[in-house]
Amino acid sequence: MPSDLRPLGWDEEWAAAFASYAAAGLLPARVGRVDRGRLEVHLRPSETVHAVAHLEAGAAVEDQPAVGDWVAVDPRSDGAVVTGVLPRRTLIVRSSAGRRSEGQAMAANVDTVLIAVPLEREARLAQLERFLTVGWESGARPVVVLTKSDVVDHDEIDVALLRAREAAPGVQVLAVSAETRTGTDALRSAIGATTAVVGQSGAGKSTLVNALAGAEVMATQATRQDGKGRHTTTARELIPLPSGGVLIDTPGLRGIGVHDASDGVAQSFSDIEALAEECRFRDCTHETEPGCAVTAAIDDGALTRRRLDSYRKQLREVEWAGRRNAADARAAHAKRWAEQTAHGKGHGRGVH
Ligand SMILES: Nc1nc2c(ncn2[C@@H]2O[C@H](COP(=O)(O)OP(=O)(O)OP(=O)(O)O)[C@@H](O)[C@H]2O)c(=O)[nH]1
Ligand SMILES: [Zn+2]
Repeated sequence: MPSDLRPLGWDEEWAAAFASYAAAGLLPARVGRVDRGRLEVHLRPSETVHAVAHLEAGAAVEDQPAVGDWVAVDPRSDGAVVTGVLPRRTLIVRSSAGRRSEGQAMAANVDTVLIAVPLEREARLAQLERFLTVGWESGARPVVVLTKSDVVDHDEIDVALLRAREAAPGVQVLAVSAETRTGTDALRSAIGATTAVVGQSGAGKSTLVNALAGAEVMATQATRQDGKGRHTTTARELIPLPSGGVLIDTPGLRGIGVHDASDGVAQSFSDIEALAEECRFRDCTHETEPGCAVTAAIDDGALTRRRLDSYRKQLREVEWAGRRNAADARAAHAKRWAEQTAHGKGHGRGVH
C-alpha cells in the first residue's frame, strides 16, 4: 500500500477497494481539481499531474471524476489516464441548472462539511439550515463553525451558539476566531480526514482554510518538466493539512443549493419529522388540525415558527426541483420521439 498517500486520506479500506486495479498495474491517485474534463490528480500529497478520464461508455455525469475522488491512473508516456473511479463514500451533488435530473458531482469522499456562519452579522438561520441539508444529503457529517468570534462579546457568542444549536439539532457547533486562533484547536479535532468548507460569501471560509492549513497552502508549489507532457502544478482545491487529512475548497461548492435533497431535508429537520409522527392525522399539514404535535411544540416553545417555515420552504424547493426534473424528462422524451418520427418520415419519402 502506497503509504505516502495516507496524508491524502488513503486507508486500508481504499486499498482493499483498489486491489483489482493494483493487480492490473494501475496507480491510485486523488483528484485535486477538475476543469472541463481536464483533471489534476495527486499521486503524492504535494504534487499533481495532469490526467484525462477514459471511463466506460455510458458513464453518467455523476460518475465522472470529481474533486476528492480516488481514481485508478494509467501512467502512460503521453499523459496520465484515469480508467476507474473507486466507489464513493459520500458525494456532494449540485443539480446542474436547466439540465435533467442528472446532478453534477462537486466533491467526493468528504467526511466533514464545515458550515461557516459569520458572527458579526445577524445569523441567517434558514441559510444555515440549507447548508445543513446539503451536508446531510451528501452523507458527510456537518459541523457548524461560528466564525470571527473576536468581533463580538461573550454574551453574543453564547446567544449565537444557542440559536445555531436550535437550527442544527445533533450537530456540533463551535465558535472560532481565525484572527486570534481561539477555538481552532477544537476545530482541528472536530474535522475528519477530508473536510469541505461551505458558507455564504464573506463568512470567513478562506481565512478558516488558511488558518487550518498554515503555511502548507503556499508550500505545495512545485514544478517539474520531464519532457513527457507531465508537469506538476498547485492544486489549491484539495489542500493537504500539516496535521494530516485534506481540505476541499472548490469554487462550485460555495453557492450550493438544496435542490433534490429530500433525505437531507429529513435529517436537517429530524426534530420536526419526529414530532409529525405524533400528529393525530398521518397527512397532517400542521396548520389547524386537532391533535397536531408540531403546532403543540410551537405553542409550548419547544419549536420556533421560524424553523417550521424554513422546513416547509425547503420541502417546497425539493418538490419543485422534482417536478422540474420530471417535466424536463418528459420534454426530452417527446423530443426524442419527434426526432425518431421525423427520421422515419424521411426514410418513407426516400422509398416512395
Ligand atoms: N476579525 C476577524 N475577521 C475575519 C476572521 N475571519 C475572516 N475575517 C474577515 O472576514 C472577511 C471575509 O473573509 P473571507 O475568508 O474572505 O470569507 P469567504 O467566506 O472566503 O468569502 P468568499 O470568498 O466571498 O466566499 C475578510 O475581510 C476577513 O479578513 C476572523 O476570525 N476575525
Ligand atoms: Zn401536525
